[in-house]
Amino acid sequence: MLELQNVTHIYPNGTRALDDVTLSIPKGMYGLLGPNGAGKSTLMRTVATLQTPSSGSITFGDLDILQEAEELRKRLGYLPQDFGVYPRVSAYDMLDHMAVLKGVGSSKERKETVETLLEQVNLWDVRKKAIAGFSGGMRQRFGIAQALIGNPDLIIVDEPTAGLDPEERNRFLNLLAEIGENVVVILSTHIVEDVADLCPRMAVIVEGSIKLEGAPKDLIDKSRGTIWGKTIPRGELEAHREKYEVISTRLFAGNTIVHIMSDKDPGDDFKPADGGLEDVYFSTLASTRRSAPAAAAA
Ligand SMILES: Nc1ncnc2c1ncn2[C@@H]1O[C@H](COP(=O)(O)OP(=O)(O)OP(=O)(O)O)[C@@H](O)[C@H]1O
Repeated sequence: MLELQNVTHIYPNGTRALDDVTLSIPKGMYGLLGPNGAGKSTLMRTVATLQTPSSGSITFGDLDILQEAEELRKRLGYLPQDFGVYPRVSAYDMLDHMAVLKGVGSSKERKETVETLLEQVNLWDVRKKAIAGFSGGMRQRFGIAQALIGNPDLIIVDEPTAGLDPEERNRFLNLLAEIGENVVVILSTHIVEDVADLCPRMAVIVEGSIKLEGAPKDLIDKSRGTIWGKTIPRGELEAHREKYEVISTRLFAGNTIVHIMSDKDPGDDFKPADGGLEDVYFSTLASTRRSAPAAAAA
């Protein structure tokens, strides 16, 4: 179990990127969902011990990771948002090199590790090709392979599916789900479906603080009766925005489907919407804007 207690991070320029974050993250896939700039990468880098928070504590099991960063790193697999390692070196050689760096000393053990990982992420057939020539999805799968060297029991992947086509995204997420059964995997993303499809638990982070936490299914159940939808001609959207708390809009066959937030039946031809986790997420973002309009606009 990974536990964050009152973690705050303020960058030297005064940006409060994390604001009193308290979270318990159990084994399995955990989704950290939030818009750009919400603080996801700051949180991921902090847990990965690449930066120290301004205040707060973080433990992984019995390990105080802020005091024992080296110990944590031995147990950590990390795929950063900007994994910029795309050299003209083959996937095999690069992975072998990274295994050396991670302390897999004996060449026999390394061979086993590298070969198993290449099979696992489905890059065996292209193991002799340069990573520089890989597609986005292949690079991300390579990124996961390097993160898995040394059997980590805490795996952090920061926005891994951005830019992948649907097939590659699917393949990547399935791979993560297989890995995620026995270890803690934190998946940071701004893509709602990544979380909805895969994560038994999740949190929504906005402006550095946790706005929502729980099992996606429970969060969806809780939101029932508060989200309403209808299809309107495009030209009526502005009038609806003025009258209702519109949380999302989508064009459909020349019309617009609007979803609004309302604690009671708004009438006006609205029907209860069943937009799943996306509605939960958008209504959380809308509530944040409503409670702090100045900060959200900044
Ligand atoms: N080194 C830094 N110095 C100052 N401010 C920073 C620094 N890194 C991030 N920030 C700011 O901290 C806030 C959180 O950024 P962070 O990158 O953690 O968010 P994010 O949710 O990962 O967003 P994205 O998806 O765009 O990467 C943003 O306002 C960002 O501009």
